[in-house]
Amino acid sequence: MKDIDPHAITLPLDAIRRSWERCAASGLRTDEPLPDTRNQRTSLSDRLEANARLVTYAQPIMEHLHQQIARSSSTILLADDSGVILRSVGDQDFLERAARISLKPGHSWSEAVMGTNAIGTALAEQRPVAVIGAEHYLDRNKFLTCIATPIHAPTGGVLGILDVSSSVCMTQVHAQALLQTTAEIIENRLIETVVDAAVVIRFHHQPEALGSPLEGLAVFDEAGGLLACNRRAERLLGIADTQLTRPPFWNIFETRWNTVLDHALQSSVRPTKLRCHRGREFVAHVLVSNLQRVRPASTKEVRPTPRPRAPHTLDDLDLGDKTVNHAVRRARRILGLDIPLLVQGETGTGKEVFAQAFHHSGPRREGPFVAINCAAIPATLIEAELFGYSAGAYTGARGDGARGKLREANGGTLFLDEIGDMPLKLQAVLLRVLETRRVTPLGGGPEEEIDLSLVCASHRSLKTLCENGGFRPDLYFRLSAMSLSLPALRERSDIESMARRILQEESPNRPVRLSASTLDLIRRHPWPGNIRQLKNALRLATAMLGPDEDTLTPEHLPQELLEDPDAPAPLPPSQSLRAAEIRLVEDTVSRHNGNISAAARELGITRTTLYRKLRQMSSL
Ligand SMILES: Nc1ncnc2c1ncn2[C@@H]1O[C@H](COP(=O)(O)OP(=O)(O)OP(=O)(O)O)[C@@H](O)[C@H]1O
Repeated sequence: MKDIDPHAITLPLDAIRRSWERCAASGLRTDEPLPDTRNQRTSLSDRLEANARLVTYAQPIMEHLHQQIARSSSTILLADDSGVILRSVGDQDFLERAARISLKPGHSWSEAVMGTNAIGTALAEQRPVAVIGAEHYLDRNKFLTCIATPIHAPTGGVLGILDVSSSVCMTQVHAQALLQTTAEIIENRLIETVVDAAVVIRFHHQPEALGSPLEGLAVFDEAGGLLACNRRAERLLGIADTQLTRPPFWNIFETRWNTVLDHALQSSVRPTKLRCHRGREFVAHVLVSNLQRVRPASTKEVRPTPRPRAPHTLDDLDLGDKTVNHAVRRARRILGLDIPLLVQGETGTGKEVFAQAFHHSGPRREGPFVAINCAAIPATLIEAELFGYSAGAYTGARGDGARGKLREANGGTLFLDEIGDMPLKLQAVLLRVLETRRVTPLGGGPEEEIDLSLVCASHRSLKTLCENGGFRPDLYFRLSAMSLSLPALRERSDIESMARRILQEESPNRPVRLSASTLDLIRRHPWPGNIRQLKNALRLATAMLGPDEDTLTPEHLPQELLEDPDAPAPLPPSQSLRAAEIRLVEDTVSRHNGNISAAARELGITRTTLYRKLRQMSSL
């Protein structure tokens, strides 16, 4: 952003005038003293908890925005729906100056407290605003230039405010566009992760807009009911007020729901075409985010839901690597016994695939396989997800209650992914369930006996977490009776067989070969995203093959594999690898302009993992 003369900027002056009138009417003086700040820390922690999802998704994106603005006298602020600042990201010198006027977490910047200001006025007006210098109502704030924009909740209404404040002038048009895009990225993240989301559809009439902030985003439940969509989707589809009308998929699109599902289950990376009833045609990426939930919408079209094309039994996983072979043999010994299985390993090493294979190899294979990712669900919701709740058990609960994953998995296998992220309080409850094998839904209701096989996974060492107080030792001992560690892909001796297996699974009707130099590159790459990243790279490479080609050569591979062909192989998990990973993550996120979904897709890791990596990197 370049400094320019603020007088040259067109401002929503009517909004400023209305705001001053509101302040004057409420009796606020322009020389009002700073409000009393006692007790604000405790109320901040309550507010952070109440807005956990918003804060979790906004924080890394705010950091990225700050890097883009890259100036020494600004701060990015996130406020809740009453104007209380939840988070700030900025430069130390400006943060200190801002703190002197209470422009910091825990303090309210509603109009009633701070007079006309970007956060409070954006809330009052429910739209983006800029408040520059003397337009601030309070004298002490007149050195500030602030722009703010509302962040909308997936279900409608304003969830919070994103603000850029600076002590110097900003190019309004540029900064506002950047801020607006950032708010939309946060809104999209919140939409993608709404409770009950089973199918996520991104669409645009131009394929190149997919993965960019311009795309329409719509999220459906397993039966095709619309749960939420972004404002761009409403505009592209030409429908308004989707939050009120919630039209089902078939009222919006001509394309059949089951056709879309089938396509997604067969190839979630290949875009498909969608035609809406108004005649417009779109290119779409359809992602089935919760396989367990997806069922065909109409009984006429019923077909067995295709299973993910991962290996099905433990034997299928053994491709010749010694560590994997050892893990498979140990897991086989506890099939059908009342002993939980703990699978540890870096992201993308196949922990969930291992859990599925364990399930399909054991006596409960005809029962359900139910997965829950403890890192992807806000701490406050995990308990309800696991235990279910009776009707009206808590605010926001669905009217008819929910069975909860523990009871859904009865007779089958429950897979608790990222168990290290489970809140301590809930760990105690889980331990009790494991001991009594009984579940009571939140809000009361009859206690139910459960019979299931439990598999837990974590990319973090639970032992270290125990030592640091983040995990209960008694639960750890209970879960780790059978603990396995899956090797990183770079450490596996069967990487070649793995690549061939993936190619065969990805392209069953068209044999694809690997040239010697391609294999060499694959063996030498560090694969921070492990099997997931290899799979994505091979998918992309296969898509690059010409119609007459059947052999993957280096030129088909993604750029990142070609970048360091002389690196010694295999790389040790050392500082250099860490540095390479950080560089790769930063470059990819920045190449995608902060679009976390697109960056995660390219890196071959989940969004949750990418956020985790960004958080870790920001604390280095
Ligand atoms: N043995 C295998 N053969 C073929 N594909 C595999 C195998 N193991 C894993 N994959 C593929 O690699 C990807 C990542 O696997 P999975 O989700 O099981 O990893 P994870 O360790 O649970 O990852 P995260 O820690 O990020 O949750 C998936 O697309 C999966 O299908």
